[in-house]
Amino acid sequence: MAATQDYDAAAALAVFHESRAGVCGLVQSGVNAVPPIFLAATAPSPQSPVTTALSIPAVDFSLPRSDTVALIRAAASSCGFFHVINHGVAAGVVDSAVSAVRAFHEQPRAARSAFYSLEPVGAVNYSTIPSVPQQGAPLLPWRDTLRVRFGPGEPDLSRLPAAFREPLQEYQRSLTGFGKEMAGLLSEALGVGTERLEQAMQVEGWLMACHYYPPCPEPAQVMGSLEHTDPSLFTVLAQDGVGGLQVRRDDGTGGGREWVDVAPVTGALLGDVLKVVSNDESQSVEHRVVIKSTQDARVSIALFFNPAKRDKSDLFGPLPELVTTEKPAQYRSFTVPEFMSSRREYGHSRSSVERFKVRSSH
Ligand SMILES: O=C(O)CCC(=O)C(=O)O
Ligand SMILES: [Fe+2]
Repeated sequence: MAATQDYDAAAALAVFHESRAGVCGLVQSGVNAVPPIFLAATAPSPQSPVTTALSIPAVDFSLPRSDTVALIRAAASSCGFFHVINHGVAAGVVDSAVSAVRAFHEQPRAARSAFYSLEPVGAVNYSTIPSVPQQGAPLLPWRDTLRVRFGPGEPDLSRLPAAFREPLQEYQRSLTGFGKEMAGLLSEALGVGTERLEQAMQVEGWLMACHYYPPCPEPAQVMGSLEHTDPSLFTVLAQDGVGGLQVRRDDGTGGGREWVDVAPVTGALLGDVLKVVSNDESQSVEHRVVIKSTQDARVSIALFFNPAKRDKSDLFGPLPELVTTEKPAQYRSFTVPEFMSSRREYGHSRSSVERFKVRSSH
């Protein structure tokens, strides 16, 4: 019985990917019920209680540097997420990039399907990225993604028509300085000197995930993105006004961790690599995306700032300065390829980084 169900799901999945038109293609073809490959097998209500009482930190980058550092330190140790105020990237540049992403996903299906590939080879590819199989979780998110690799090195983006490529390139270029600034401020927040993270990591492994969350006839039945942490050092997230991102944070009273709706403005998500090198001084934020609308598609752009050092000999672990007798190294060292393959195998939840934890002997 289970085998038959598995077979059916596998066949349905294959048909879906062969359409090369993404979730957007389904919606364009007029589906009015969610196909089973998008449904969770067990039914924990994905949009279950969300509190709006907990606030999300905001960091103003135009404050005196020591104030910005203090705000980042507080946000990093508590939440792992903050809104970014005065990031210095022109609003027009962000808006043009968001519009270009919308235009890519809404172009005629034959044009976008030329980019459809489940293998993230090359610098540009488009697909509905399947979830890592997890018991009870849906096989697919209600989301299509255009992935553009900007570094390390100078990838060839010429396959992408100029109308999409240029606004995305301009946005990425505008964020290069901001990324360096963030790495410096995070370093200072950790008390290890401005250049330390950049020296250790070479934060030039830019990957841009340009997401499109189509409207859904039954939004409460699907997930735009399952709960996960990002593998990056940090991620900058731009989005349109639709909303749907939620982060999990402590309620501050020891009462547990709750999902909090995030206002749709630019934010920074701190990732697992930072959690490891900071020896747990910085938290990686658990987050997910719910679908809010039966009418409006949501667009977001996640720019992951990853280490460019990714050879087999490039080991990452807690920075020695942050390891003390009172706080020994919490993680063993590992390479970026090792970390990525562990995520592919075991999923993207918080536990993927926990696998590298050093177990205390007492
Ligand atoms: O679309 C969003 O708001 C979040 C995307 C995200 O979490 C990711 O790309 O890792
Ligand atoms: Fe994420």
